Amino acid sequence: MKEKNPWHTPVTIIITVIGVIAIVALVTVAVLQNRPLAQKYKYGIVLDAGSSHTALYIYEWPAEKDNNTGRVEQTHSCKVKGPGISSYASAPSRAGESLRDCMQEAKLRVPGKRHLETPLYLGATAGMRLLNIENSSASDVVFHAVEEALQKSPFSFQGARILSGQEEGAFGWVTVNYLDDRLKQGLETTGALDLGGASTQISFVSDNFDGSESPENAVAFRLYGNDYNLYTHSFLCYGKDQALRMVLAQQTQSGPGTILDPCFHPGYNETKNYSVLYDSPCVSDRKPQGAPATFTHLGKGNFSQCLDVVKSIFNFTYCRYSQCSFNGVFQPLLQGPFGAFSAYYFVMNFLNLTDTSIPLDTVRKKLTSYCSTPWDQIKQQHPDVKVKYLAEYCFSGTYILTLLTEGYNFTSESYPNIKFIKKIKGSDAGWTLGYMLNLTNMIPAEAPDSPPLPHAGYVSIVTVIAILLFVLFILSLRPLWPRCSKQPQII
Ligand SMILES: Nc1ncnc2c1ncn2[C@@H]1O[C@H](COP(=O)(O)OP(=O)(O)O)[C@@H](O)[C@H]1O
Ligand SMILES: [Ca+2]
Repeated sequence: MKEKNPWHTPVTIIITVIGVIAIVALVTVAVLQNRPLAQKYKYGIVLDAGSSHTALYIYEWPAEKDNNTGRVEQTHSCKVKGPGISSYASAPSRAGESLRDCMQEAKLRVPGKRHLETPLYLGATAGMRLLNIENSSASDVVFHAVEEALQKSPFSFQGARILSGQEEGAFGWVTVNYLDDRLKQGLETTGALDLGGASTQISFVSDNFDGSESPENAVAFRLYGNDYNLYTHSFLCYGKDQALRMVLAQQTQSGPGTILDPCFHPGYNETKNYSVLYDSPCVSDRKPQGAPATFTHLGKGNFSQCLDVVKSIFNFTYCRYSQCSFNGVFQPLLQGPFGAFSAYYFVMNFLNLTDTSIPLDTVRKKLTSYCSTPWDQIKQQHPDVKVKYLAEYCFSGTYILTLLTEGYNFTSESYPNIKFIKKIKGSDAGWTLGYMLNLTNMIPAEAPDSPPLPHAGYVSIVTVIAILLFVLFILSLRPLWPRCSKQPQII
């Protein structure tokens, strides 16, 4: 008689099958439970009403992870046709109308079912700051017109306002460091340099700055459990368009009929209005008495003379602090890497000078040669570039170099710490993202709790433990195991 194999008893077979099913079920649950849900996104829209133009940015982030880190991304941007909203002071309703096309685009880009819950912000910068100084009721009327237009959109309009210079600088810094994932990881931060048309901002963290020497330049943040004492300053009138007005005003002090401008190409020849040139609080007090209605603006194309006249709009003579940048404004020692965006990027990119490993002497040589190139030749070489921009790149390059080296005190050693950037990981560098993150409370003050194990680690550990338990269980059935030693068989 054959001895019955104990493994083949119905009990052990059932136990084994149940064991295998249990392990499969356990692992399946572990995998499914922790599997990321199908992605659903939330959206936010910010309108950047700059001095020269308005742009709309749409941001999106996974719906389940609002205040998790580094997950907000720009999905779309739209450039509003026409000038900045501050230019519509005399026809305010057109300021509202100008936003229509971009708002229409936003309606198509944000899924319909998210429209009502999508916050919409409009922030205005130095153009509106200047209009507000010049004529505050005109700026109110412009705001009223854009608010009326935006309230009609299906989005959740959160208001239109002028950002302070500190906010503009600080939010630019937040954007750059958020996109670079530096805040969440508590890494050394990157300073932010923003050049607009009407103002320019510098923001950075410096070990020798705690805000005590100049509290108006200090912004304190607690982000992801780290404290930051940010130095920031916005120079009103030192955006490149207003700086150009100041440089021209410098050369038209006596109200001449013709000026020979070293910052414009030889052969450049345009008739300009005195009233238009001096129509800005940055220069209005300097309007020459008894000047003719117009002047002829001729180019001379001389970089070193251009440098001199550009330098003359900076005041380095007084400083009531331990150290200053210019115009008596406190600035601590420069520290760390810097990202320079907006017009810094546009200008340096056009001039092929975004590579900051190019020595400053070489940059000067290139500008010398570029500025002296005849205007006809420049136009011929760049038929696709807007003539207004094209005419000003020599001035703008010279201005940027002066602002960075003479103004902010970058040296040959520290200049390579600057990176000219337009976008970081697909999102534009600028104040808008930082502004939205702040207003939606999307950057927590404390570091968020994260699960102790990543998903894959969790699943592997559950699987290993399940298999171990099963093996232990099998071992516990040992008394039922068949004997190993061969027994004489009785026939
Ligand atoms: N392609 C370009 N080339 C040169 N300059 C540009 C280009 N695009 C934009 N700009 C300039 O960038 C600046 C943007 O400033 P803006 O944000 O409108 O003003 P602000 O920030 O002072 O309110 C303007 O001086 C504008 O002329
Ligand atoms: Ca700007």
